[in-house]
Amino acid sequence: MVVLAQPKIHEIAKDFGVQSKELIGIFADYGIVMKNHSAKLEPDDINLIFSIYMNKYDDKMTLEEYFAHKAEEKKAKIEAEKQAKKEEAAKKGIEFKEEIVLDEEVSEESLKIVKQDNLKVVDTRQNVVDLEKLDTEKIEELVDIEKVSNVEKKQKLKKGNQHKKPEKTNIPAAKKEKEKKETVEVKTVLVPDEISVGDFAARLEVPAATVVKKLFELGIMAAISQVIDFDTASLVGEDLGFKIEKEIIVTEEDLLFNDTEDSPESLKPRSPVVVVMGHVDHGKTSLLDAIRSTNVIANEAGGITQHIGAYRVRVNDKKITFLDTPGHEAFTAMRARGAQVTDIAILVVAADDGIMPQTVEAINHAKAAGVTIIVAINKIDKEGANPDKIMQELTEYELIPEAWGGDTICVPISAKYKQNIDGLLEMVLLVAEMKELKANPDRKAKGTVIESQLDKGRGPVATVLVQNGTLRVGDIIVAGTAVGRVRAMVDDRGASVKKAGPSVPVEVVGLNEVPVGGDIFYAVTDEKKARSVVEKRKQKIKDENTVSRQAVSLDALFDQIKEGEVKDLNIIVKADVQGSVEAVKQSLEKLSNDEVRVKCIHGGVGGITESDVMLASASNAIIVGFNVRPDSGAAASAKRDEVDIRLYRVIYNAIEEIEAAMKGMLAPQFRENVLGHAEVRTTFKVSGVGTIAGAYVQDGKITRNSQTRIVRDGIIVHEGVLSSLKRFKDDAKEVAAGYECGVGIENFNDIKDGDIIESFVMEEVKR
Ligand SMILES: Nc1nc2c(ncn2[C@@H]2O[C@H](COP(=O)(O)OP(=O)(O)OP(=O)(O)O)[C@@H](O)[C@H]2O)c(=O)[nH]1
Repeated sequence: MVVLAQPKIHEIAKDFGVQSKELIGIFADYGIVMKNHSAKLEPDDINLIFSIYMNKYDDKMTLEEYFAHKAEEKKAKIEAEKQAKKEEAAKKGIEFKEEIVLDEEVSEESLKIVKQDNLKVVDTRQNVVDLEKLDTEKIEELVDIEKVSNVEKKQKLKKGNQHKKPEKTNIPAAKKEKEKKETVEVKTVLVPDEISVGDFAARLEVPAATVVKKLFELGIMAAISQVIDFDTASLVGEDLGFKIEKEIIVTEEDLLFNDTEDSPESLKPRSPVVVVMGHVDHGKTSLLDAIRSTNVIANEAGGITQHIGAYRVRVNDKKITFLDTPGHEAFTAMRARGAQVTDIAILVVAADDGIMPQTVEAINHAKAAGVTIIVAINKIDKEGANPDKIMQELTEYELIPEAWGGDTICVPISAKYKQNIDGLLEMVLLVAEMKELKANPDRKAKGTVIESQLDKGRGPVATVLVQNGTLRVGDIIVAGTAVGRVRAMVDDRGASVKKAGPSVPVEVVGLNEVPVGGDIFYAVTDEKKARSVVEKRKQKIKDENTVSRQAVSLDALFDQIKEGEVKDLNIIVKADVQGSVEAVKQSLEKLSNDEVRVKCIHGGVGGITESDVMLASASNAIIVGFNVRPDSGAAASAKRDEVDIRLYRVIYNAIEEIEAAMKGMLAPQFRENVLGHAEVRTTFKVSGVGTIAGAYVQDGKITRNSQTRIVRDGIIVHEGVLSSLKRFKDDAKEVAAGYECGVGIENFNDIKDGDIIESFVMEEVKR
């Protein structure tokens, strides 16, 4: 056995045929810091790497066993090939002999002659000779031998080796491949564009381990649940002796919507689509107004900007499209519906304030969507404005300013006094240029619904952003479950237009119902089919309302891991203090294994808000809360969107529970059932009893014997039981919504106006 006495990273990397950088990256993912490629590895580190690169069938092997096993495998493969050739030769009634085949015209007949003459033969399979290294004369001789007629050949050979036979030669690979295909019946397997390793193995009817190993040999580390693309699958499949063909499933929607890729020649540059985000009062609306008012082109039709949900401005003869709804909520709501609308996010940060909770949210929302962030450091006119401080703070969120060697563009501006707005816009154009944004204007339009409403006079009205193609009056469009012919279009200046190309927002009239913001729209040619598709969509929605959606939930997590549905477990962490947010983030991310990567996409201090739920819904994330509660809006939308919110008081419990879920061992558990909430309207001290709260029951009921927690601004300040519950002077067992009550809380006198009293019981969860 080879003893690996503290090997270095680069040594192990070499053994696995990967780069040291890759291993360092893996360790970093697990929170292990490896300084450089010569860092020494502990046995546990090696085990970690080993278990990542091996699939679960093999994880009981040691490193030495694995390499020995690989060598065996290679040997066996060569043997099997040799055996197959032998059998093949036997079938044809010839001896297992040399294969000096440099021309396709060599017939079986000629081989037979060779056999009759009982020539000395050379097995060429074991040693491959580089043809280029053989001298050309020799090759020509060889070719001659094979090309001459059988009789001639016989004679020549009988003459006694006028042409000295070469020791070895190789068979051209393609020829070998062809022969193999001709003789062995190749099974054809259909594979879609993307398939998980496990599913692929099932289709090939081979153990998943075989596929994982083959991938490994090709330098691709993939676990069973990981998805590989068609090209990779066909490479692996063909290596394993299968014929891989693309599986194409054509739905009615596929037939109706033209989603074919554009050829590079058909693509023309398009203007960028930009959203403005940032903390409350940092100046988002002021910035949008400043941009709009300074860049309206006087002679353009209308002149006055209409509010249609988006507008375009011209800068240096180029245009920029701005979404008119500031804030990340609208942006994420759209993303939750599958729409990828924006290219660039301008993050507004007030220079006199700094990075605030919503700034962090905006950063994370933009990052989750893969959108480039440009920072507008606003309010630089104000006394106390400190752009350097902002830039410093940005670095904590992996936004390193360009001035400091990073790649985040930061532009100081004053939205109020319209200072440096042009500078900001130029930066937007610069980023857009680097992104090489393109679309094909010469096809039927596709895009996204930005806003919509029911207009008394005009009926359903939708502002759409054309993202590809050109939308024309008269086109039939499908948007979500709405369908119709475009009767009229109005641009952001209020002018009636006949057509709208890529990145152009227009208001459209003619749909039969109001679509939803974020719906994708297509212009189509076949109205009948369009109506039929819409009917089917409506039916599907009806059906889905009866069968619940497959969202990521902790209870179902293990099944989803097994099915390969979950590769990244996205988590949003909310806690009462920043320290807990960090601690939880780190501990949870450490739970990542080779099947699931735990990724905290957002973390923040404070109660769980609707915006958190929206991000969770858009990113298939679970929300983990520590000593915090969801506000009522968040609770309702989490229920509607089936977002799993997990609330804990102890970090350890969260880690334990998520780890157990990942392993499929979630123990039967008690889950709390919230009975109701009451808001504290007043408090008074009663001597000998303590502080009593006068509260109003907002929803559900408050019961005397249930457990209680006190929530202040979304944060739990106390958990315990009631010492008293009264309606006027009388003790009450419970008080229902709409009534007032007097509440005393055991061992807690710090109750304050505005606190929320939450009444709950623990119930066993049936699995
Ligand atoms: N001094 C100064 N004040 C500004 C500047 N930009 C915005 N303000 C002021 O800051 C306040 C908030 O600006 P808004 O544009 O409403 O901020 P917002 O981010 O859109 O706020 P919400 O819509 O509430 O999220 C207003 O009183 C603005 O006049 C600036 O550059 N300098």
